[in-house]
Amino acid sequence: MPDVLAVEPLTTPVDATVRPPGSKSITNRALLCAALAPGTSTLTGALFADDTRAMMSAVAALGATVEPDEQRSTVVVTGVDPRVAGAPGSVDARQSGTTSRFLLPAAALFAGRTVVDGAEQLRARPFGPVLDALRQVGADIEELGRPGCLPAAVHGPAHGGFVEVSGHISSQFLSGLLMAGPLMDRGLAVSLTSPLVSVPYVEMTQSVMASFGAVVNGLTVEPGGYRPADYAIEPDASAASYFLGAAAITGGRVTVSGLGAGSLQGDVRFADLLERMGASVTRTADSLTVRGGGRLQGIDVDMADISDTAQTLAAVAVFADSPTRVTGIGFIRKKETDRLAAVVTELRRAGIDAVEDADGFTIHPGAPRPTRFATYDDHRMAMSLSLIGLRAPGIEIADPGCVAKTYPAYFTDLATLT
Ligand SMILES: O=C(O)C1=C[C@@H](OP(=O)(O)O)[C@@H](O)[C@H](O)C1
Ligand SMILES: C=C(OP(=O)(O)O)C(=O)O
Repeated sequence: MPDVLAVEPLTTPVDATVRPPGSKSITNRALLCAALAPGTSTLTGALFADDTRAMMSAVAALGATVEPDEQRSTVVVTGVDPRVAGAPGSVDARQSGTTSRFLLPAAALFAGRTVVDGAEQLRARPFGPVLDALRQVGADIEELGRPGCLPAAVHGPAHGGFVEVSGHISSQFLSGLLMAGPLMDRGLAVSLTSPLVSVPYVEMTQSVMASFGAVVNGLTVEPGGYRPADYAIEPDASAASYFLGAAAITGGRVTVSGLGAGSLQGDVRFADLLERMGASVTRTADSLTVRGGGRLQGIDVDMADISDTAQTLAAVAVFADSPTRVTGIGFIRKKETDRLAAVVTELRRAGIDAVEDADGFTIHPGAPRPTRFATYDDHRMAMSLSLIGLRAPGIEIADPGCVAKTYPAYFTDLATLT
């Protein structure tokens, strides 16, 4: 990957059918549930990217056998029983929020000490709520770096029972606890101490757990473990948002195959926002199509449920004919970077009137000038800002390789749009 990538504007509206790689979120849940199920599970349609490789290595460290076949997007996992296996020792979650927040509770199932760490970027993100929750269910925790941060050592086994955790910083703490619940002697009953963000991801957690035989009712998990399963993973809906956004801003058509009406991913609702802006959307059992063409109007929207698509919406909003205001997403300041500051800084660099709010941003439409966008080692900065280059000349993306976190082939796939 070059240090800087120039995006060529499209000369005709996009007209394409795409199938993005597998969902990062579903892949990492399925890998963990399979790793905790006795027997062999086969995951098809899996994502191969830095975040899911982090999870594959992590569950291998837990003692599961992981046989990846990238050509076939398949992973065969043979699970481990934490009640008889030794503690993993150490886990490197790299830059992956899901791997780290899901692994801490899983590591707490093992008798012994596991150190969970990650890249500098991950060490800057919050972990306090899950560390405190694990103490409540019987694990010993050592915070080895800054308080509430990685690296942290977990000593299990955690026995479960009643646990309180906050919901307003990240839903991943709750998802991680729920997924460890079936292996805790007492199961788990979770109570939220603050409003939950990213709600659809918790529903996804409950669904994947149930597919691997766990009994979960709301935030209560029965003891009883997992069963192995053959599990098909949907394409990634957050990744799809870039292609759907491209249809909207070029007045063209994009169909995403494999993302149907029954999708487990909240981010499919990004299409609803494009519809509110004026695009037309067709939903079938197995696909999602967006057609642009008419005028695109700005919208006022709370994106707390689907915040991974907020930067995509910011890029689309540049080409609307009235301002777009996004609220409810103050928590995305603690993702790969401060995403509110980053997206506003970069749009302003291109001459767009963008304003940062405490819990969101406002984008006023405009004509972007030729700009080299900085990407803050945030895959979603790179992918979303590239959309601007499909319409405006002279757009360059610095450090395009950062897309490897969730979508290594993104720029190759973007180049296939006609
Ligand atoms: O559970 C998950 O798979 C995810 C939950 C979301 O995080 P938060 O709950 O921290 O918002 C999302 O941003 C992330 O990309 C994946
Ligand atoms: C926030 C993200 O990832 P994670 O929290 O899993 O690192 C993302 O993919 O946008």
